[in-house]
Amino acid sequence: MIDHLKLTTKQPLSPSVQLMTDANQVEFISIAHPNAQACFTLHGAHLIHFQPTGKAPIIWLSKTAVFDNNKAIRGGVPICWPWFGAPAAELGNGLPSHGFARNTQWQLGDISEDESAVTISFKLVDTPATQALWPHSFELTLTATIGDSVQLSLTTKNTGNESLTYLAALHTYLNISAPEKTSVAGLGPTYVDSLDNKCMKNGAEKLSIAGPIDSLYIEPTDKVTLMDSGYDRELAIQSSGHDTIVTWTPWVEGARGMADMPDDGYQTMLCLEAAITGTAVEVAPGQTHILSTSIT
Ligand SMILES: O=P(O)(O)OC[C@H]1O[C@H](O)[C@H](O)[C@@H](O)[C@@H]1O
Repeated sequence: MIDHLKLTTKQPLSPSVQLMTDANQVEFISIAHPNAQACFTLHGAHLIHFQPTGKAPIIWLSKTAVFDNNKAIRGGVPICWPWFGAPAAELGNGLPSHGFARNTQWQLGDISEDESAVTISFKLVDTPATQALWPHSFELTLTATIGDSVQLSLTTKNTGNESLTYLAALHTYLNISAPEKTSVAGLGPTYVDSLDNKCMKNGAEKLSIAGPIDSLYIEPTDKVTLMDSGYDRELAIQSSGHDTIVTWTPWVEGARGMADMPDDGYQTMLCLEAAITGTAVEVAPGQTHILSTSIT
């Protein structure tokens, strides 16, 4: 799924982890472990590939995604933080949708590995540039465990002297065989339909994918299951620290409108996003809050 990026090794970092670059010297952290292949960009600490050994890829990446260390990457798991969607009005105009974490260069943290998995972390701390966008001191850590399954934990630490509040999403693009072969269970009874004036609606027990979807499921169950008869698999998505599972597919017109998604891209992806979209989480000085999701 990432062969087209033609990455070359720059530096081995551990037995299974390498720093790699593309033709434009954009940096990638590539993982080749006996149990899985995975890849992150330092731009956004963005997981762009995850494939357990012998199985179909679990994470979807747009074939036309742009890797320029500037634009947000289409596909993978963008980290939406410290807001989701449009920023709060009091922050001012011209701020990026879904926050700045996905558009910022992160630092590589610790790497450890054993026979079952690689654990790797990435860090982002406030700078004058982030303070200009969002006036808070913070340390944001993404810790990922890559093995038979993937777990992503996003820890927000308030390193300032005043409380901060945040919204977020681990905006997971899942690879599906085809929309008509895919359904989702466990999303919970009610959702806010962003495509219909944010109307509150009753959800079906099983969501079928037959058109554009942009829904906030505000009472998700502990385990959301993606059933895919084409890949003959069920993926269990278990999250914590969230209040919402966002379900999104742009469908035909939406995909056509995006330069960084092929016109038929919607046929092989579905976003199920562990998110905080309701009441912003308050983090007191010195305290932390964790948003996490795992896909098994
Ligand atoms: O195009 P992006 O800024 O990456 O956003 C992609 C999508 O993200 C979420 O799923 C939102 O609920 C959608 O409304 C949005 O279209």
